[in-house]
Order: sequence, then C-alpha cells, then structure tokens
Amino acid sequence: MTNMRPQKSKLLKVVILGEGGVGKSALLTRFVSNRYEENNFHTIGVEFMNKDIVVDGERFTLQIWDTAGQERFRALRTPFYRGSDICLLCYALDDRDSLRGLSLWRNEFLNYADVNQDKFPFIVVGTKNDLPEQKRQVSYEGVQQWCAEQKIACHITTSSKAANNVTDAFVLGLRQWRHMECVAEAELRQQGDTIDLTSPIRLVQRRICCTGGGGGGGGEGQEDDAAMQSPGKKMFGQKRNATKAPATNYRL
Ligand SMILES: Nc1nc2c(ncn2[C@@H]2O[C@H](COP(=O)(O)OP(=O)(O)OP(=O)(O)O)[C@@H](O)[C@H]2O)c(=O)[nH]1
Repeated sequence: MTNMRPQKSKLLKVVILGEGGVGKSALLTRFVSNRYEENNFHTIGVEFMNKDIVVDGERFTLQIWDTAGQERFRALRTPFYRGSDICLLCYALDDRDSLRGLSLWRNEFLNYADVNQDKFPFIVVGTKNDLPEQKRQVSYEGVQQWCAEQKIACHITTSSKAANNVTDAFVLGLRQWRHMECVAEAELRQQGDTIDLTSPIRLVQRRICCTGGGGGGGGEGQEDDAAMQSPGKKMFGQKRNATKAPATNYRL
C-alpha cells in the first residue's frame, strides 16, 4: 500500500537586509502577496510573513523577516538575526552606496546571528531592475567583484514593481541553503565523528558497548570522545556549540 501521508514542510527563517529604501518590503510583499505599492512607509524594527513554497519537490515554509534599513532602528532589528537560515543582502541598482554598504550589513548580521560566515547562505539581491540604464549606478562587473571579495556565490537582480525574478531570489536562497547543508553533512561524514549529544539512543548504545567491552577502550569510542571534547563543532552551516557532557555520562 502506498503511503499517502503528506510530506512535512521544513520551516526556514529568512532575513532581508539592506539600506533603507532599497526595496526590501516591496520584495517581501511581491513574493508573499503578489502586490506592489509605490509609496511604502519605512519599516520600523522588523516585520515577518510566512510563505509556503515547493522547491525541487520539497515543501518549505519560509518565515521571512523584513528589517528596518535605517540606522536609527539598528537596536530594534539585530535581536532578530539569531536562528536565521538564509540572508538576502539587498542593494538598489540606482544607488551605488547601497552596494558599498552591504559589507556593513553582512558584518552586522554575522555579529548578531552567530553563524559561520563561510558556510552560511548569503544571497546578494539587486533591486529595481526595471529602471532604465541611465538611472543605474551599479554595474554588473561591480557587483560581481564585490561578491568575489566577500566569497558570496549567489547574485540576482529583481524588480518588485515589474514582478521580475522575485520568487527566483528566494528559490536561489533555498537552493544555496540546501547546498550548504549537503557540504556540511559531507564534511561531518568524512570526519566520521557525527555525534548527537541529545540522542538517548546513542547514550544507551554507548553504555552497552562500554560495559560489554570491559573498559571501553575501543578505537571508535576514542574517536567519539575526541569529538565530544571539540567545542564549537559546526553543524549544518551554523555554529552550534556542542555541549561538553560530563565525563561520567560516557565512561560507565
Ligand atoms: N522602480 C522600482 N522602485 C521600487 C521597487 N521596489 C521598491 N521601489 C521603490 O522604493 C521605495 C522603497 O521601497 P521599500 O520596499 O519601502 O524599501 P525598504 O528597503 O523596505 O525601506 P526601509 O523600510 O526604510 O528599510 C518604494 O516606495 C518604491 O517607490 C522596484 O522594484 N522598482
């Protein structure tokens, strides 16, 4: 009999950052509600919306946080960076300063989100690509150079006004997130020391092994202990500090 249970949706937190007025709220509104308003109010602090999406056959619920770009709201937005899975760094194609400022946005995010910068999915999003060439201040080469310096692989230009590439920006984020997950998992497998300290099954197995083995001096056990003692072990693209369990738990 086929299993007809619906596939569970994975919840991911997405944060949108960038200077005030680059079009972050417009991007979110277009993506979630397929609407566009010419005269948006500045965001105060943060706002979030959920959106379900299926990408490559997998169901996701994106919890998307739109943040205030103005400096005076810094203290209101930064507490919300923690726990993020994907970050969209937005600049406007008609504002070269908004691209220059992206380094500061990235650093602010890294400071408060506490993630591993080399293993976190950042997507650079150029907004307002409906604007004609004469109004643009940012060249394709300029952005590519900035991305290369920052070691960011993904860049896309969008228009919320013309509904161009908006969903693609979020899909790009999802695919990059999945890529980072795969890389992190492969690294862990390679190290051969993946340990889930929260798993009771794992602890039970280990107890049996150690008591049965008369002292538990086997090679696998030694490797496990080394992994336990490695604080700050990075899992799945984000820094997750492995709690060092008391030695008594593992040497029964
Ligand atoms: N031409 C064009 N203008 C846009 C587009 N998206 C936004 N805008 C314009 O940019 C203005 C600012 O957009 P917002 O979405 O409010 O910008 P924001 O980045 O959220 O600004 P803060 O809330 O201050 O951080 C809007 O009122 C629009 O006039 C776009 O795709 N094309």
